[in-house]
Amino acid sequence: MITFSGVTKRYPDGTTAVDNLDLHIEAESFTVFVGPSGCGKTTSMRMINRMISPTAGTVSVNGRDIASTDAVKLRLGIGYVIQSAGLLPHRTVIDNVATVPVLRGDSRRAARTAALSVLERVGLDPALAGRYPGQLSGGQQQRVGVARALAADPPILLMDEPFSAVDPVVREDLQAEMQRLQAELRKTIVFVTHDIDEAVKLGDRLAVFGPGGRLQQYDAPDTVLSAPATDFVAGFVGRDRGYRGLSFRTAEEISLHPLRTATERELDTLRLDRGEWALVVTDSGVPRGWIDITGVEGVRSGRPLSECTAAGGSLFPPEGDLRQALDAAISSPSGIGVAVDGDGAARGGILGSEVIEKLTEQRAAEDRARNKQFFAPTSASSEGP
Ligand SMILES: Nc1ncnc2c1ncn2[C@@H]1O[C@H](COP(=O)(O)OP(=O)(O)OP(=O)(O)O)[C@@H](O)[C@H]1O
Repeated sequence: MITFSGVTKRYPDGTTAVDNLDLHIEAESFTVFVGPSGCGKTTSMRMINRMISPTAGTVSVNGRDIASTDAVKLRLGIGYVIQSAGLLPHRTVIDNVATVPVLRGDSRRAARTAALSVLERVGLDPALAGRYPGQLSGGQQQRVGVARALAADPPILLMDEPFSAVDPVVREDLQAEMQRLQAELRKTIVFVTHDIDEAVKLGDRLAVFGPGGRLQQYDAPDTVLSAPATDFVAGFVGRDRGYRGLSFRTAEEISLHPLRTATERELDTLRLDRGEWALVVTDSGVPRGWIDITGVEGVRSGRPLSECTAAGGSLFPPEGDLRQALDAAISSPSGIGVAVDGDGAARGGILGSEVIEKLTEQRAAEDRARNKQFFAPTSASSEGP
């Protein structure tokens, strides 16, 4: 259904985001692009609806090279869901969902009827149809985002980290809803996530991406877990699955590093070297996104801040669990997970490797306590040299 043949994407600054990708996605399958931040998952996905065009190679849908397909027509057949739901704030829920059917030429009335039925399908109370997006919870907004993508009944659905901004309980509900919907609708779904658990739960097939935008493995989830094709895949899946205890351990003992932060005003004087990142914050310290030197130069040349920051990087509460802390670090373009207090202000940062160290320490202490019961006491202190 969707085929990448020798696809490479190189950005003008020389970054190779995707390197020689060959991949065939079957119709009606649920394919998950998974891997750490910055390994080309989003770029690959956006080449399917021509939001990004390849530097080399071809992407075809139903056997046709999409470079020679009309982009507007192509996108009418492809629903697209993003992390922040991307709803139009000044339109009601029902009008947000009716947008695509109207664009396709349906009458307003028919589009609204279709919108109501798809809202119900994604588990939203029809009583919410007249509200504005700002009057909904994050989880409800995501459901509206999914409903909007499905409203024109496209055969293909692209979903870019759609659930990563909602809390873990709501996230599980949304995942379950997605599984139910897919059993009913049988769309061809491509889903991007950095979370191997989410990938394993939802995917029929996982495409694991690694550094330099290289595809490392494309297999069923259990094969990826039991027979990782490369050391990179083994490390990536092992990091999460080997450490099942992550969700049960508190992040409270982690000592946070001070973050390099800057408000939008301070970007004028901010100095960054290549490869370094700063967290852009509001005056009250709430994160707005990560920025590197290319982004800083963009802002200075007058581009809007939102176009110059990388939004990736989920946040975690300092009193949360190690799993949330690790998740935040893995999904962050800088590799740093950000702890935020109850008001949403950044309190400090942590690296993924430090979360693992903390886990190992806690485990070792527990093992020592337990082993005392089984091992004979050592008499080393009473023996001479
Ligand atoms: N417009 C751009 N110009 C230059 N480099 C870019 C651009 N967009 C993305 N990149 C770079 O391309 C690489 C792949 O980015 P991409 O967003 O596809 O990765 P990803 O795996 O989806 O990561 P994330 O989960 O953080 O979104 C990264 O190194 C990124 O910094």
